[in-house]
Amino acid sequence: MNTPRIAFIGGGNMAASLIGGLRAQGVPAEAIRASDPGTQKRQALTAEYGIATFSDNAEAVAEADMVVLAVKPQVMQDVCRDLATSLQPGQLIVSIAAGITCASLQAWLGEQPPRAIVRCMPNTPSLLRQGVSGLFANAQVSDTQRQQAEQLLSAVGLALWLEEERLIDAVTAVSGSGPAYYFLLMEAMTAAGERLGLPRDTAAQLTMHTALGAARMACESDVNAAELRRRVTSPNGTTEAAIKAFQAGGFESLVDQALNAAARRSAELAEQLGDRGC
Ligand SMILES: NC(=O)C1=CN([C@@H]2O[C@H](COP(=O)(O)OP(=O)(O)OC[C@H]3O[C@@H](n4cnc5c(N)ncnc54)[C@H](O)[C@@H]3O)[C@@H](O)[C@H]2O)C=CC1
Ligand SMILES: O=C(O)[C@@H]1CCC=N1
Repeated sequence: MNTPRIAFIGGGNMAASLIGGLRAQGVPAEAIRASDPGTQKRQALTAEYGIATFSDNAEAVAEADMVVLAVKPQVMQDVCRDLATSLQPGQLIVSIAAGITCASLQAWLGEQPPRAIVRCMPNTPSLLRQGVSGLFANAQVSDTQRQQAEQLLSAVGLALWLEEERLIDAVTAVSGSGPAYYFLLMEAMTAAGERLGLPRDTAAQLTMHTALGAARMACESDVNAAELRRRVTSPNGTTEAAIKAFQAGGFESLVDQALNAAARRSAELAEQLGDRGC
């Protein structure tokens, strides 16, 4: 596969992590461009990754094979409407925005021609190339374009294809928002450790390294999380006492409610943002 020429619209955190990942994988700087209204953002991207940057989105997309829409959902409609006349028919559109459907993107980019669109939901560990993302391709996306989109997201972590676009809401609930749930648990464990008498910093280090070790075990072991948990849990021991307390407090049902709330909100955002002016 030839190296596709990639234009990023929006050069913020997620775009920078993707650009960093691509460069680390050996994608040449000449194959990547980015546009952003922020002068400092543009200068930082050029200094760090050696790529050409633009204040004008239309200039960035000229000659690109893939256009990555990496602006906030709230400005996506205006960005797409402004870009519509500058895009070429064969370009792949990749959106990483939360709550923006392929149908909204197609409508904002003009009904004709039908656009090849990949909608993705990455997450913030992409900044460390430890991300995971769900990807959905519409019917216009060719096999080569699928590979190109997968190469983009694989540069910052694991990329998993979805058969149905509606599952992006579930991906958002599990992994898009997911880092925040683990941070919340870390905050609570650190505070509880402190209340048990540990110095705050010690409690924080113990919590973070336990999370890291547990995550690595879950990823690298050939048994599932339930079995790994069983192996830590001695009969009538300390872990069993803690897990009984979690379960008595409705832990599983609470997680279920939380993820349902996130998925519902993702679907609501798609409706609200999609409705605006369409
Ligand atoms: N932060 C997160 O956890 C996740 C974010 N996302 C999505 O990634 C997208 C980008 O998010 P971040 O990188 O976190 O935001 P960010 O605020 O760091 O980056 C957005 C960039 O877009 C630029 N921008 C604003 N108006 C523009 C315009 N008209 N043309 C070109 N650039 C423009 C801004 O100057 C900014 O640099 C969002 O749509 C978000 O939903 C997806 C998954 C996870
Ligand atoms: O909270 C949000 O809406 C975005 C989407 C996934 C992570 N952050």
